[in-house]
Amino acid sequence: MAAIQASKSSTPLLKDELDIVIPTIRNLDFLEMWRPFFQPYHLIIVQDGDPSKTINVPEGFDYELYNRNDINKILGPKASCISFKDSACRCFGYMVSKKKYIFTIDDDCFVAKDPTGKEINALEQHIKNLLSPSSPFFFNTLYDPYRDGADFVRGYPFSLREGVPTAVSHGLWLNIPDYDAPTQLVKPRERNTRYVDAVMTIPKGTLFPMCGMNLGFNRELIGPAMYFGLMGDGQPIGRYDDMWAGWCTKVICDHLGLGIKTGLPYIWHSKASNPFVNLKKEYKGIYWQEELIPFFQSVTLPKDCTTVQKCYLELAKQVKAKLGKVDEYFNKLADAMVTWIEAWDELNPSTGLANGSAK
Ligand SMILES: O=c1ccn([C@@H]2O[C@H](COP(=O)(O)OP(=O)(O)O[C@H]3O[C@@H](CO)[C@H](O)[C@H]3O)[C@@H](O)[C@H]2O)c(=O)[nH]1
Ligand SMILES: [Mn+2]
Repeated sequence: MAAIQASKSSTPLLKDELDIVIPTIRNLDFLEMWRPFFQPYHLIIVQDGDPSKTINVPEGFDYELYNRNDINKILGPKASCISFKDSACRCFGYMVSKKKYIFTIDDDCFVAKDPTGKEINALEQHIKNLLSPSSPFFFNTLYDPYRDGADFVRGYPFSLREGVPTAVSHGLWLNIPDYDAPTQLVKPRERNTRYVDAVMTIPKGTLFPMCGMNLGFNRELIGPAMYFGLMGDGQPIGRYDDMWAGWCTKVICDHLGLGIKTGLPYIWHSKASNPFVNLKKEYKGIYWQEELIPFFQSVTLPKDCTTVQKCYLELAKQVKAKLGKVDEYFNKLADAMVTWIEAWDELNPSTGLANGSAK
């Protein structure tokens, strides 16, 4: 907990241990609003779309920027696993980062206010979530027991109160909620105005729809599982990038005994993307997921899968064996999952180490 105390000192928490990854096909004007919170941190900007377009980064930020030409140059043929014309490209930023933690945010997400009107430092809350344990094996009805002013409730086994390392912190959104196209079409004016002051661990054995808009994770614990799949240009599906990563990540976290939290912090999601465009991107996913979810619910990983990479390669094998019959796309995706791990290990040779033990 000492690390969390550091927030009272002048040095921002994890200043040199965290990268902020931003996918963009638009502009980075939103950074002005985040400047007080983001300026001390290093940014990794993944520029999608036309590489000849210049993306201006506001003055005063420390950053590296990669466009499609850079990705192709760095990965060579393995660049085929990085999506083009889809926010899924952001996972390239996870791969090239050298830091222990990642926070990723969309360029239409702004600083939200809590019910008292105070601006929310979403990054600081993600860091608190990541630096405190998770409790996936037994649900604490008073939510996050490690939070000031809360604890484990009566009946919570003491043998489980140490918790497990937190791999992922999943934040939420005020204003435009992350709805799928059909929901957006029937509820075009719905806005999320409900601020729920809670952080919860997602129980072991339960999947969840991970949104990439406001997401933090421990790259050393789970980074290689955060592949955002083959989406966008040339692919039959889009807007399932973060979902795919979340399902793979959750089954691997369950296997390795790692935790995933959801809830605070909120960001203000400013722009609703076009529901008709979104429907075209996601419609196959809407019926495929009725087969994908039972697949992920039934995944078991062998005990000798003791690193994220080994788990992920085993998962890729099972995707090919069991989902290839759903659509040829999943054979391609399974191959891309292997390419992703090969590329990850090429750029991060030292992280082939065990990430925790199978539970
Ligand atoms: O081709 C593209 C499109 C967008 N981006 C960048 O990605 C993020 C998200 O874009 P946008 O805000 O337009 O899309 P949303 O529908 O709100 O995104 C949510 O749905 C998921 C889609 O997969 C996504 O993970 C969620 O955040 C922005 O930064 C765009 O600039 C892109 O890089 N390439
Ligand atoms: Mn958006």
